[in-house]
Amino acid sequence: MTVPVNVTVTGAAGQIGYALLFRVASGQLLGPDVPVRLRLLEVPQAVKAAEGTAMELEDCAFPLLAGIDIFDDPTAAFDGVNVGLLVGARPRGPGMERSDLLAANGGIFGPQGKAINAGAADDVRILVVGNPANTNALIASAHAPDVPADRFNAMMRLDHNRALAQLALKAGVPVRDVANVIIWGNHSAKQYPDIAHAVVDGKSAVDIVNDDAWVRDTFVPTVAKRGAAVIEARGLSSAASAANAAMAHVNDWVNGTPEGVWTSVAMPSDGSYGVPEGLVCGFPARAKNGAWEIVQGLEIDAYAREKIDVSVAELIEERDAVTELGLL
Ligand SMILES: NC(=O)C1=CN([C@@H]2O[C@H](COP(=O)(O)OP(=O)(O)OC[C@H]3O[C@@H](n4cnc5c(N)ncnc54)[C@H](O)[C@@H]3O)[C@@H](O)[C@H]2O)C=CC1
Ligand SMILES: O=C([O-])CC(=O)C(=O)O
Repeated sequence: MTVPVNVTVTGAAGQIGYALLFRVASGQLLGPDVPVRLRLLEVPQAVKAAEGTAMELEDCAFPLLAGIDIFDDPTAAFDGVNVGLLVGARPRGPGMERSDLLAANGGIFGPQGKAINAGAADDVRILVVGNPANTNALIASAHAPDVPADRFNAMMRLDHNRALAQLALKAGVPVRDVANVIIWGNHSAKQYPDIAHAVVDGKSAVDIVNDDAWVRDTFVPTVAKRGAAVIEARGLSSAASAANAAMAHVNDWVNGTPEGVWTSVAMPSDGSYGVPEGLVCGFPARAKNGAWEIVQGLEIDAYAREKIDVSVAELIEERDAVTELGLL
């Protein structure tokens, strides 16, 4: 029997946790032959609720689920972690921007970074979902100096999927015929959803859509503000779609992206596309042999440059703000 992969999920009793854990336990995160051991982290007052979820997980009798442990201490929860899904954090409510959560949530990710540094397996991969995700990933990575920074990602995949869906609707094709959108920058309203290199049915999406005004005035704001629109409609932030995106992100990271296709990943910049080194920024990326590579050499026109720079400036502001708060 293959050794189970340790998957640590924080915020296990939350709404994303509930949408995520059953899929992880069923084998959809890593593959149908890979047993998983779940290590759930919650705050003490939510441990009982996490225990309830664990009972339900047991009741599913998933053949790949090798065990479930529940913790309220990050050091124990991250001991031996191979894959960490850092979901646990406060969500925003109506009228808030994700950056309003910096002070409330930033403090969670330093101690978790330290715990990852202390106990993670050599192949650890961490995906930060809790908002503001990019800067939280920066904080966690800064507290884990022994773990390569590129093992810390933040999630842009939900924005990426939203962009694919909106483009497919506009083009009147199934989503499977659309590929290679890009979400640049921050997971915030200032992200830049870019279709300049996207394809619809193998042809240029820009040519198929043939409507710059729609792209700039409808597509970009619809994708960038979709999280707020869901909160407005549901009274709660996106949960199942966020869990779905986290599953896809990690599955691609570990098993590779399909040939000819890229996705959007927030990872520490290596200076590509003029993004200052170290900022956890959304880029187009392909995964091969368990590691992401930023897609290089894409042409960036003046409009895109401006939009990317605005989003990067916000990432710099957030980095400065958490530095000021003593969190970095
Ligand atoms: N990156 C993305 O695309 C998305 C990010 N999010 C973010 O994900 C986060 C979680 O969202 P929901 O599950 O809807 O929230 P929720 O409030 O339903 O659940 C959050 C859970 O985290 C737990 N938690 C809080 N502090 C913790 C800590 N220090 N350690 C472990 N657990 C802790 C809470 O007890 C709670 O059970 C929010 O910050 C939300 O904004 C949500 C959707 C998409
Ligand atoms: O908008 C929010 O606060 C939750 C989130 O990150 C998203 O749905 O993209």
